[in-house]
Amino acid sequence: MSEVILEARGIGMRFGRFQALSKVDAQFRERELCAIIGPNGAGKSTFFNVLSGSLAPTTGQVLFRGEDVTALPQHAYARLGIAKSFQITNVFKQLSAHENVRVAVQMRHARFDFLRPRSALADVAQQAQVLLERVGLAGVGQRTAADLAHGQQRALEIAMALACDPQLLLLDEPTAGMSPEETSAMMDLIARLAAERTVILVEHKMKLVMGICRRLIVLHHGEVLAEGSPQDIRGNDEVRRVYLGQG
Ligand SMILES: Nc1ncnc2c1ncn2[C@@H]1O[C@H](COP(=O)(O)OP(=O)(O)OP(=O)(O)O)[C@@H](O)[C@H]1O
Repeated sequence: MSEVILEARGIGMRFGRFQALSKVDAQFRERELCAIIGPNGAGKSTFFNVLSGSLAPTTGQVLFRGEDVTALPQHAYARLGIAKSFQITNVFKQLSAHENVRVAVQMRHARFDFLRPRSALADVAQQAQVLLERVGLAGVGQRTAADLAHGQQRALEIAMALACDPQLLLLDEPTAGMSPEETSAMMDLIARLAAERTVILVEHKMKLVMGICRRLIVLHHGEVLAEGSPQDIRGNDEVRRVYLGQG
């Protein structure tokens, strides 16, 4: 079995009197595609924010390759090789798709720029083009991000996240607001990306992730209700009850 890359130990999160997460334990392995699912209000986004270092948990720890990284500053997360994409699209709307990715590539190289020759600029443009190709946007690189379809904007955001060649990619509801065609293209992309790195995905729609994930973690009322293969989860009565209860 591959090595554990990220681990959550005894995560608890309290907002005032409300306990959003309680004693959540989870392990994620190298080159694994794992989905965190659960009904509305289960605590998925809260857990995502804790895993991605955006939120300091009230209790517990997040370990990256065995090292405590709980709520480290965001730049430290990026340096470790962790990238993330939130539900809200986060691109520079007035720049072209290619320029957006170029900025992300440049930021990766920024610290070494004073050592780099002018030819490095062409290199950056080339790398940006390769990343656009990876996410299926090679043909629309010159279009302004604002003019791209919603699904394309999300794909662009992923291309930007890939600029730092992350070992771990965290995605919060990557298909939110997408058409069925966009959703299926995004799911294919995610499956391809997971062949080379660990991908942790938060998703509300259980059916969507059943086809591409080998393992799912089901949260309910801030606790792990079930964990296992799609088959295990499908056959789990409690999971069925929780989802059916949602109507
Ligand atoms: N900053 C906050 N302050 C107070 N309560 C919060 C805060 N963030 C989340 N909550 C509460 O914690 C619970 C879990 O929210 P969370 O957004 O993590 O759930 P979710 O599973 O992602 O839901 P959804 O599928 O609707 O996005 C909810 O009841 C929510 O109201």
